[in-house]
This record gives sequence, structure tokens and C-alpha cells, in this order.
Amino acid sequence: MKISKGKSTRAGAQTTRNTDPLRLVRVLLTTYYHLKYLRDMTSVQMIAKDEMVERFLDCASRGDLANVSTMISHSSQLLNESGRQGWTGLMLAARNGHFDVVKALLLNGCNKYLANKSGQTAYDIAKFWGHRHIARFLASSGDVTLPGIQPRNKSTDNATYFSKEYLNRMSEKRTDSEWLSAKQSSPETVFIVFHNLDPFVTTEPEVMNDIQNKLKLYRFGRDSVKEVLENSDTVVVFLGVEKQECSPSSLVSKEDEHIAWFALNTKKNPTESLKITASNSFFLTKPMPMLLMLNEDEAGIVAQARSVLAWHSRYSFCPTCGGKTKVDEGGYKRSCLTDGCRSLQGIHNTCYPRVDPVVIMLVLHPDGNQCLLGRKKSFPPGMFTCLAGFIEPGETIENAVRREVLEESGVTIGPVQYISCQPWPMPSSLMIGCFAVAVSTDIKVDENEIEDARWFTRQEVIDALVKGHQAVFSMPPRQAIAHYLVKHWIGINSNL
Ligand SMILES: NC(=O)C1=CN([C@@H]2O[C@H](COP(=O)(O)OP(=O)(O)OC[C@H]3O[C@@H](n4cnc5c(N)ncnc54)[C@H](OP(=O)(O)O)[C@@H]3O)[C@@H](O)[C@H]2O)C=CC1
Ligand SMILES: [Mg+2]
Ligand SMILES: [Mg+2]
Ligand SMILES: [Mg+2]
Ligand SMILES: [Zn+2]
Repeated sequence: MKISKGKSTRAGAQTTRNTDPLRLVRVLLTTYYHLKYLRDMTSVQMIAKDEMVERFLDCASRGDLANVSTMISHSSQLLNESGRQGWTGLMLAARNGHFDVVKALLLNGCNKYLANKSGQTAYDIAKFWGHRHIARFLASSGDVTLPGIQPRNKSTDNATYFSKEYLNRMSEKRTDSEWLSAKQSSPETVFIVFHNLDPFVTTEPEVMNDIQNKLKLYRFGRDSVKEVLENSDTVVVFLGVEKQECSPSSLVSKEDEHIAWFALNTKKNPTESLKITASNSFFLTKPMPMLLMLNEDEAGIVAQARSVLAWHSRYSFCPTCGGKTKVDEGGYKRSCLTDGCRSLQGIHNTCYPRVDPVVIMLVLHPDGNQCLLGRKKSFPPGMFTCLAGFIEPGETIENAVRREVLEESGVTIGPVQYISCQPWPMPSSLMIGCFAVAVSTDIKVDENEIEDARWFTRQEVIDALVKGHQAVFSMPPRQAIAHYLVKHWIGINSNL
């Protein structure tokens, strides 16, 4: 948004009264030429940019609204530039009580959540120096902009546990039954085995006391699972093929050379019919927290396999007519065997594995310095995490965030911003991680859903991340997206 004409005229007139008009023209011309070349900078021009930032910060600090407005209308980048000790124009204007400049900067999209090297935001600074009207304005939510969140790029795309794609799913091969059965008979093929949805894993004997991250899926060959495959109760799911490095030789490799992976699930314990060679191998019996101990590369395979297998175990019969079904498409479809069943007509989404979307949100206080975390009775003592809830039919992500936060904590939410997501195979949720800015702060907990919800300061959260159990509360493990969201917030708000 640009500053309105009326305001710049008023401010311009004021400046003309106070300064030499020729000097102002010179300043404006220099500003214009500096800004024109900012995009394509040599080292000399870098110095010009530094000077420009200095000049901008100086104007903000002195409350020179006319020059601040001119400069940001030429380069909006200046809005979030900082100088010594990480002070932005907004902080300097807040420090010196220049309400008009603070307002103009915010209206033009300046990020009020940035913190200087001492961890203070413009709000903290205004409050400290007694400019209460500015602090109130900064905390008010009418103009709330979300923190300067960078969209996740490709390199950080796999930041959450369970989301790493080790395999290429090759969904086009699911209907090629000949190819699938050739792969099942191939000696190269990898089979992973689940018993009642618990994966069979292995670990080195010396790490038995510290298995975090060290559990690996036990990779069976065709001959070791032969008997299990013949059992009529066994469900088989094609997971995909191992991704090939993009080297010149792999470009010419044929698709049949790719190593395929299948997942098997049995109701009866299959240990006796499996050929197991490693001694430290076992079924992981407690999904939580044991599924969080897997080697990170393989956690995504478990997320995929466990969710599809859980769907098979819960949807044995047709959900529409209760009839028998058959497994199709490499385990990715169950078709009803009853002639004329409605599930086979039109949109037959009941035939496919389902995913339950869940919103999980870090609620930010309007002052930008606190976040809302809650706990269920079932959590370990002292642990608080982000609020979460299932998305209901016909609901947007944003509305689900607002509804769940209001239901569970009584806090009203304004802007919502998507941050990241995480498959959560207990049994098949997709956790959609968001930041949500509160527009009210009083907490009224819904005791049916959660036991407690509290605002925690940034410092308390940093302590929980750094000191663990010695802090006033403890965080969920780093594998949970709640941990990721909290850490992300701390990262964009301070100079840690
Ligand atoms: N990865 C992470 O960091 C975190 C993951 N989670 C996961 O998020 C999920 C949802 O969070 P939660 O707070 O429980 O959700 P909600 O706040 O929506 O509450 C769940 C309750 O609502 C009912 N419910 C309504 N719709 C559904 C549905 N589609 N599926 C299941 N239950 C439904 C159930 O009640 P009833 O049981 O009475 O039928 C359930 O116990 C959980 O599975 C949890 O494991 C949660 C926090 C952190
Ligand atoms: Mg809820
Ligand atoms: Mg909930
Ligand atoms: Mg709910
Ligand atoms: Zn049916």
C-alpha cells in the first residue's frame, strides 16, 4: 500500500517550512539515482546502498516522514533493512516516539516482528521508552502482518520427519500387474514387513541403549518372505522404486533395473516363517514414541507404508454396501465385488486410501513476543505443544485453524499463514503447520479437549529448546512438526 496523497502533501509542506528547498531537491535526486541502481550493484554501488540504508535509518530516527516516504516509495527493500546492532527504521522511529513514521512504515508492509541484536522488537523498544501509544499501535492487530516468512525452498522442503521421499512411487506402474509380479519375483526387490502395523526393524548391538535415529528397516529378500507372501491374510503394497542419482549412466539405465520396494502386513505374528539373519531385529511395538526413532531417510517409507496398510486393516469391507472387496493397483485400491455397488460409480473415493488433514498451529500473541501452547492430560508431565485439530468437511485450512483455536483456548485468530506440513502415520494424518496471529489474548480452556493452555514468552521457549527439562516447560520431540514450528518462529524472530 502506498502512503496517501493527503499525508505526503501535509508532510511535504511541513518539511519545506523547516529545510532549505535546494538541499531537499539535492537529497531527493541523490536518493533517486542511488535507488535506481540498487538492483545491479558493483562494490562501489554496494557502498552507495549502505549509505542509502544509513540515510533511511537516520530519517526514520529523526522522524523525517517526508524523506522516509519518498525513499520507501522508490525501494520497499529499505523497510526491513537494519543498521548497527540490527536496528531497523521501525525500531528507531519507535525509540524516538515518531508515531507518524511508525504508522507509515507499517502501512507500507514493514515487518514489525524483526528483532535487533538484543532480541527486542519495535514493540519492546516503544514500551521500554514509554511511548505507550506507539506500543499499543504496534501490538494492535488491525494492521497485523505475519512475520517475514520465507517460503520453503527445495533444499529445505524435506525439513520435517516422515516427509523425506526415499522412493519414487511410480504410480503409473500400479496398474501394470505383469510388471508388479515380475518385481515381486526379482531377487533384488526389497520387502519390509509389518505385523499389526508395527514395522520389523534392526539395529547395531552397541546402540541398543541409544536407539534414537538408529533403527533401520529390516530389508528382506524375496526368499525370506516367500511363506508370508503365500499367506492369504497378508496384504501387499507396492511402495515404489529406489531413486537413482542423476548421473549420465543412470540416465540410460532401464526402469527394470530400479530396485522395487514392497510392504507386507500380517495379522498373525510372522516371525517363525521369516528368514531373519540379524540378531538385533524386532517388531517396533509402541508406535509412539518408537516410530520417531527411525533413521530419518527411512521414516518417510514407514509413513507411506503404515498409512496404506492401516487403511487396509480398517476398510476390509466396502464402506458403501458392506460387501467384499478385492485389492487392486499394487495395494492402492480396494474395489467392491458387489455388482452395481454405488462405490463403483461416479467419484469412487471410498476405494482409495484416505488421508485425514489436521491443522496444527503456533498461535502468536499480538505483541509478537509470546506464543500459545497447550497440553492434553495424556502428555508427559510438563510438556506443552501447538494446538491441533482435524479439518472438518467443507472447511478451509484457515477456518479450521480459527475454529480449533477458539474451541480449545477461547483465543480469536486473525491472519493465518501456512508454514510446512508433515505426514503423521498414526494412522494417516497430514499435519498442516501454520502460524496464526491472535487478535484476543484471554484464555478459556475447553477441558474436554485439553488440560491447560498458556502464553509463553520467547525467552521461555528458547529455554525449553536449549535447556530441555530444566526449563519451565518441555517441548515435543524434534521429530514433531510442533517442534519445527516453534523453532522456526524463534529463528525468524531473533539472532540466535
Ligand atoms: N506431529 C505433531 O506435532 C502433533 C500431532 N498431533 C496429531 O494431530 C491429530 C489431531 O489432533 P487433536 O488435537 O487430537 O484433534 P482435535 O482437536 O480435532 O480433537 C480430536 C477429537 O475430535 C474427535 N474427532 C473429530 N473429527 C475427527 C476425525 N476426523 N478423526 C479423528 N477424530 C476426530 C475425536 O473425538 P472422540 O475421540 O471423542 O471420537 C478426537 O478425539 C492427532 O492424531 C494427534 O496425534 C497433535 C499435536 C502435535
Ligand atoms: Mg479440537
Ligand atoms: Mg486438538
Ligand atoms: Mg476437532
Ligand atoms: Zn460396495
